[in-house]
Amino acid sequence: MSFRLTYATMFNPPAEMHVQFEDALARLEARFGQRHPLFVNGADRAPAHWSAKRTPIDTDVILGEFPLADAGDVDAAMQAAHAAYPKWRALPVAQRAALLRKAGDLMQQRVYDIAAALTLEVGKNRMEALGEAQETVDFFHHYADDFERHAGFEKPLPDDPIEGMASHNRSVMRPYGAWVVIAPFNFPFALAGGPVAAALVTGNTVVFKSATDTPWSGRLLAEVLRDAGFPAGTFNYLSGSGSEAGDALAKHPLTAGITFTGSVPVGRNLMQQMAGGAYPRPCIAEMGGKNPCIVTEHADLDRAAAGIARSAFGMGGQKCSALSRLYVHESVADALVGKLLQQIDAIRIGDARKREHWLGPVVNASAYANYARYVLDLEAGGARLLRGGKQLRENGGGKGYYVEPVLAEADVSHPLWKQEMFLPIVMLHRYRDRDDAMRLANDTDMGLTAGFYGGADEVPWFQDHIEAGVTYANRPQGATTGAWPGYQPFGGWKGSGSTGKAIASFYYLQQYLREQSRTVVE
Ligand SMILES: NC(=O)c1ccc[n+]([C@@H]2O[C@H](COP(=O)([O-])OP(=O)(O)OC[C@H]3O[C@@H](n4cnc5c(N)ncnc54)[C@H](O)[C@@H]3O)[C@@H](O)[C@H]2O)c1
Ligand SMILES: N[C@@H](CCC=O)C(=O)O
Repeated sequence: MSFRLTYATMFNPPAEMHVQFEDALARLEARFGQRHPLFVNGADRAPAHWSAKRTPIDTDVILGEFPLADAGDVDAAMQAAHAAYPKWRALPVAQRAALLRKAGDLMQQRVYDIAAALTLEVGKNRMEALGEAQETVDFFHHYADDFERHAGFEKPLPDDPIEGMASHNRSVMRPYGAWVVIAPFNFPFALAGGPVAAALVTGNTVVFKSATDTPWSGRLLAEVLRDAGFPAGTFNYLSGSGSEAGDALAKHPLTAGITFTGSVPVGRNLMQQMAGGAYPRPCIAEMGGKNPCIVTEHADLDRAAAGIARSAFGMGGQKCSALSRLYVHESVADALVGKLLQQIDAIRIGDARKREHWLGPVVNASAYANYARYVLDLEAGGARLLRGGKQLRENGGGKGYYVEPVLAEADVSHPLWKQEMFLPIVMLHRYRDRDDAMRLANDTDMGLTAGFYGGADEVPWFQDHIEAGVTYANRPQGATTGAWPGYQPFGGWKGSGSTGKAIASFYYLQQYLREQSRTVVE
């Protein structure tokens, strides 16, 4: 079987991938310092303000200058998307799907350059970066196929039972208009590309805003769509702050709907804004996680240790799916901790451009400062740090934001059990009673992903009781991370998601459409 890159297969890539990635890094490094404008109404647009973006790998290195869009740029992009909407929605489904596939193919050709940009701007290792770029290619193809397979979700309905008259009925799903996509820093290409593809194939036009830490991949997405031949105005790219550009997008009168991916407070605020105004507008909000894993006395501890380390510390814990709460049966806790410490000690931390480094930096100065604060909070709350706790920049560990992975045993009353830290920190509790472990695992306002290691006969208990949208049992590739379009639909329960429908699921695309019932009497 030939190699297919997913988050579940990325641990053993063919050598060729490394060569290609390193060539792409060299190509991007040759472009350091360039300006990368906005893309509005089919053309580049210079903003009033630019910002120099440094890499978290080495903060002496400036990647380039990127726009800080303001309310004027937001208005230009919204007007362009609104103007392009009638023609775009009128295109036959097959034409829109064909353009999506063309964009997916172009992205596939550029997958190494996109991945290199992701490594440079986020600080993720090469396989995480390649995975994200490939995942986005798959989103474009997946949504094109899905929309076509369902024939745009049109459904003929029975004629009304009226004698002497033919009254024909039909249900038709129609787009909303100019759709806004707001992406987070941690998967800036996939969580932009996925919703953009969904909005476009269903006939909406798009204004997309990247996070200020990750503008380069957003610009590369715009270049893919431009080169694929999307008509002017159907896709517009902005980069700018949440408080200015993001807020202006949410308040703009032409905003017909939003897909937001990011933190709980920002997402909830956006949902409220979208529910207010002249009338409620749809808001798909994919938000944070505080993801648990339960390990019972029947678990395969080698599998568990591998999956836990990958999900707690991969990408520095900066995944919504990252594992942050670990509940282990007391009879196997010492053995599991021993294996976990071995996993942690084997992690190589450093310059994410280098093949040997599995763990790169955290994304910025504020995440770096949060790490120090959480370590102090853990210690102040009586937690026992079994490993980690040091910031490495201060300790001769390079000019990036490098930190050690933390495994901390803490009393269940510690406040950090309830707070998303978004850092490589996992907290551990030893339990005696399985149902007690489940109660603790569910004792959170979030419900994104959850993991389990135990006997096969215990798996249904876990699946039936856990309050999470994405579950994994006995998976060494990742206890709570690593969903892939077409394999694992990805969406959160409770405070982790606003819709109960997962990304790339059977129910996803309908959310970008509103139903029109059509009755015609002959
Ligand atoms: N559920 C998921 O699928 C998923 C996936 C990835 C990340 N996340 C979550 O995202 C968070 C990390 O990403 P982040 O730090 O970039 O999140 P964030 O909430 O700080 O920012 C996300 C996006 O919202 C924008 N924004 C900020 N304030 C805004 C406002 N007032 N109005 C409009 N837009 C605004 C930001 O500029 C950014 O583009 C974590 O909580 C993580 O769990 C969730
Ligand atoms: N889809 C990714 C997480 C994305 C959120 O940050 C995973 O499943 O690990």
